[in-house]
Amino acid sequence: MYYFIINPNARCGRGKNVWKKLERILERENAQYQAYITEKPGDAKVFARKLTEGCREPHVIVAVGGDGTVNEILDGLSFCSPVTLGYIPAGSGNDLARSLKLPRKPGRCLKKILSPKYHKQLDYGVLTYGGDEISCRRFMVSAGIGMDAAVCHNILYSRTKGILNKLHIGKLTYLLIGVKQLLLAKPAKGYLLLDGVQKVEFNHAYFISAHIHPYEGGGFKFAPDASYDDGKLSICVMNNRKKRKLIPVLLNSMFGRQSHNKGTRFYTCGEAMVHVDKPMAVHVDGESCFCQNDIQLRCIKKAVRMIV
Ligand SMILES: Nc1ncnc2c1ncn2[C@@H]1O[C@H](COP(=O)(O)OP(=O)(O)OP(=O)(O)O)[C@@H](O)[C@H]1O
Repeated sequence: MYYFIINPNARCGRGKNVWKKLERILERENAQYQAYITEKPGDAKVFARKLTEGCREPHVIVAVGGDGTVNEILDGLSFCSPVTLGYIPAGSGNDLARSLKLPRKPGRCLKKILSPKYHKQLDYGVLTYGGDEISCRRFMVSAGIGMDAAVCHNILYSRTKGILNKLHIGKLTYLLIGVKQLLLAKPAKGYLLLDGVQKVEFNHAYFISAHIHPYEGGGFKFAPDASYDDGKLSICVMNNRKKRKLIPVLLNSMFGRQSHNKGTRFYTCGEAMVHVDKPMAVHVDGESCFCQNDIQLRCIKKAVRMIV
């Protein structure tokens, strides 16, 4: 039995069209499946929790949507039952699909899921934040604090995304909002504590991102060396006294080039603590975790079994 969790509103309604196509294939193939369609943010997490909590049966849960839908499903999973994930990308960013080199066509993704040849055990990350009330949120692709998260916050509530998605140039949303947030961005002072021992100070950080997969923001390769099964986070610190010097770095990342530019620092660790001197936006897989001064990040090794 396959359990599909579908965000019909992914990429401004593409999720719904993709699901219609998939349903036809599933009927044709006589596949046993149940479909859970989300109606609002948070539903995918609730469905994933209900499907896996207290259950010992093996489950195949297939996400149909964007990175945000995969994030919610991951966040809701109870790992007490053997769960295998499948993913059919239908979002605007699709950074997970890019990293796993999943087929672009939903039908081809579905065929892989219905006759799986390969599985991978993937790492996932956990972000912890909050003062009096501590919150934890899992992430599949990346988490970040600062300008990258401000872009995600802005995109979540942007009308431009809808218009550009309809014109099939949704990736431009990230670029346009990225430029706007770059103009607005103010750097922070702070420090990173890597694996509880190595302290790294910074004075002009625009953002700090922690990666399981190399891309975020719809194809920006901020962590070229990130590996999804090494049990480590790849940390990227975008630190520069002069804001204009971030432009070539961002362009390099956008075109997938390794950025050795001055001001970009990379670290690898199992866990990290980040402190900034003023509250900054925080995201996990593009989903908002509000504004924080302090966050903690850790990597859980090879805990997610995924059909690829
Ligand atoms: N039925 C729904 N209506 C509105 N929003 C939803 C619904 N279901 C889920 N969401 C929310 O939509 C947001 C984005 O979803 P998702 O990531 O799947 O699509 P996307 O943003 O188009 O893709 P990407 O993250 O790859 O850019 C998430 O915050 C999710 O909680």
